[in-house]
Amino acid sequence: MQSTRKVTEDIIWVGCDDRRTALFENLFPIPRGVSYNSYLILDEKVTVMDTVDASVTAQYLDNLTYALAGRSVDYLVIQHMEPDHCANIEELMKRYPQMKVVGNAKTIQMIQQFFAIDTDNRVVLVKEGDTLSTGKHTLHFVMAPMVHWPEVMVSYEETTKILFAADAFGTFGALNGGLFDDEVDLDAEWVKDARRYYSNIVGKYGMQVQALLKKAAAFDIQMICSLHGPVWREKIAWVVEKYDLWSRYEPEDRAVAIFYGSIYGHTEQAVNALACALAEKGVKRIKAYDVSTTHVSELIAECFRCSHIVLASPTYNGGIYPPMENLLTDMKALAVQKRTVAVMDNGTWAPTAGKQIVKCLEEMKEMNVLDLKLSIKSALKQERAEELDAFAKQIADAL
Ligand SMILES: Cc1cc2nc3c(=O)[nH]c(=O)nc-3n(C[C@H](O)[C@H](O)[C@H](O)COP(=O)(O)O)c2cc1C
Repeated sequence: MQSTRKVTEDIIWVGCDDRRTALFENLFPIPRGVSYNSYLILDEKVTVMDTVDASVTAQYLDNLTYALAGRSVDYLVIQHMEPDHCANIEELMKRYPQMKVVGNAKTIQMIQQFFAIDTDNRVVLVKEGDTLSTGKHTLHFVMAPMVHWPEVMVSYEETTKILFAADAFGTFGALNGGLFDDEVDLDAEWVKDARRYYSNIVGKYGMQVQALLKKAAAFDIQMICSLHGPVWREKIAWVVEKYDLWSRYEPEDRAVAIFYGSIYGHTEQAVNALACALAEKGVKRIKAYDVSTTHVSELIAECFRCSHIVLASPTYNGGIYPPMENLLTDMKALAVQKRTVAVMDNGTWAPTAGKQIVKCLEEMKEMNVLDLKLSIKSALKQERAEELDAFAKQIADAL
């Protein structure tokens, strides 16, 4: 049985929801699932925009067959060669022998790497600025290298003013029937996942996202069809503004996020005291996260949201507590920058984690590390209340 939605009269969403995969990229928890979006353009020539993940092939083929209503496929446009979108290229090439694959030189090279299929005479090679007319519709191809992978391109359809955006503007989360942004509960469910998707999947490539945003600004865009998550039509300005902020590494909120590690609970106690002192100084909506129990992808998303970060870690075998070290590695890898950071450490005989955290922060761009550090010997004592207060004051003052 098919589960398809109409995007326009002759463009049909033939994508699939996946609620079985626990970890996207075998890495990121997706408790709300994920959608793999593929779109069918019915015209004189019939075009499929990308395919879906292998885990949902059976549903996909049902959807496509139904939406085609007996017609065949002329073009398969491949915007992104990551297997969660390209897994069904071979199947479609076999089913529709006259179908041509539309992609750039890198796309075709990757097809040959991933599959054992003969692409001779089955390829329409495109480059920046090329167009493909399918009858009423014309696709303009815009290269978007490293807006996740090097071969990525996006396609602007001029009649419907739809931007087919590859992974850009994608989010985690299954659609559950609600294809459009105005059919889902954006604030309650999608904003967090959109941020977590962006920061962890595309976060490293801010410069390339900026380049794509500049190119996209040349088009009158009425709808954005991403490869994951809802189709944007009501909230285009909202999502473009978020992408602009995130890709410039500017925080969304002037807010404090405290990331702490704690083996026995003493660092956590100090963090709780710090949170109270900050609140007493008027800081609102403080968030504290245990790095051992919060997935690092959520911590990264909070790094992208918040202007101010506190890192508090026990010393562990002369180093930083491993989950905190893991967070710092990810922060660097995903190019977290332009944040104000306060550092607290703990140790029973030689607390050195703080110094090592500062060293890691110095390897990131434009991190403003606050002067006052708080170093705890085993447990924070009452007699150091003033010191804690001064530590909190510098954060509140910097906010
Ligand atoms: C495996 C292990 C290694 C540790 N290594 C160090 C160390 O190198 N230097 C140090 O001062 N304390 C070290 N500690 C002690 C803790 O950092 C210290 O007890 C700290 O107060 C724990 O804070 P917590 O109560 O928040 O977990 C180590 C503890 C463990 C369990």
